[in-house]
Amino acid sequence: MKKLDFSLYVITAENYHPGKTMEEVMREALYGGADIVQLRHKTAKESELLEKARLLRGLTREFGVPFIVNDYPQLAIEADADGVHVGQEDHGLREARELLGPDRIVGVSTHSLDQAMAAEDGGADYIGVGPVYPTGTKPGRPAVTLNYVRQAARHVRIPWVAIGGIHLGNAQEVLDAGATRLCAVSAIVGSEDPAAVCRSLKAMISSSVSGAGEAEIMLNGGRHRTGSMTLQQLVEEKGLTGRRIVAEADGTIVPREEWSGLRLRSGMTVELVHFVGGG
Ligand SMILES: Cc1ncc(COP(=O)(O)OP(=O)(O)O)c(N)n1
Ligand SMILES: Cc1ncsc1CCOP(=O)(O)O
Ligand SMILES: [Mg+2]
Repeated sequence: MKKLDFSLYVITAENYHPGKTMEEVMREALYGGADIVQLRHKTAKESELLEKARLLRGLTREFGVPFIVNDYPQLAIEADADGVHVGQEDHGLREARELLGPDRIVGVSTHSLDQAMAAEDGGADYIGVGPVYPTGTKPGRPAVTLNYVRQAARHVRIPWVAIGGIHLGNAQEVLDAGATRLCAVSAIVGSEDPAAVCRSLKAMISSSVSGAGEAEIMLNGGRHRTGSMTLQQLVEEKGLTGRRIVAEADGTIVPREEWSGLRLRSGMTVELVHFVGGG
């Protein structure tokens, strides 16, 4: 399975749910709409990890969602996972790709736009963008802030997911900064009701991201409901294809080659200025 169509990424963290098993909690998250799952356990022995990976492999198959193993490409293969997630360690992406081949998913953590571009060029299937906020799940890792989320929204062309310190109270501002996929760990697996948190996050994502329905944007100073998913589609919708146009999104001019990668979302301000005549 290499199809990557997800909006809510959930990662295991057993320390956040003492008294409940990993299977129980992840099953609840899947009921709530988690649409990709990662096994992350920084201290387990490989034999223990493999057992957990096999369990999650079975569970994610029941729900038809991709299953990713953190850090261990070889173990991902042994557990028949859909892919692996690697960090910024030297050669991590290249080695993972060599081991997993073209058909499995390789995800990469990034903390800056330069790293994102390198991961894209290196053949990553998706990237993590974060930690957006400081988080106890990854202590000591500086927050990249919403600035990097905004940059990712403008420039990253492969699927990317915002991660780090995201919960129901701040998810909307991450979406408003341009994220269309969220990953939350403690907010979901540490909650009394993981399914309910997942449902709420999914609802926030789908009402914010055009494509799940319609987006309401400000277009040339007026409210405009649109089914267009990207700036390119909006230009087409307005019958401006092939015209000399300057497009601006949220106050910044967007080069033409980025129009098809720029996702529209509710609340966005768009200006489409077209030049009339030959001058
Ligand atoms: C989806 C996703 N994004 C980022 C990470 C973090 O990976 P990494 O930087 O390698 O840190 P560890 O998780 O290995 O501690 C991730 N696991 N998943
Ligand atoms: C693994 C990882 N990588 C960047 S932030 C993070 C942890 C995210 O966890 P939480 O959602 O609990 O902040
Ligand atoms: Mg790692």
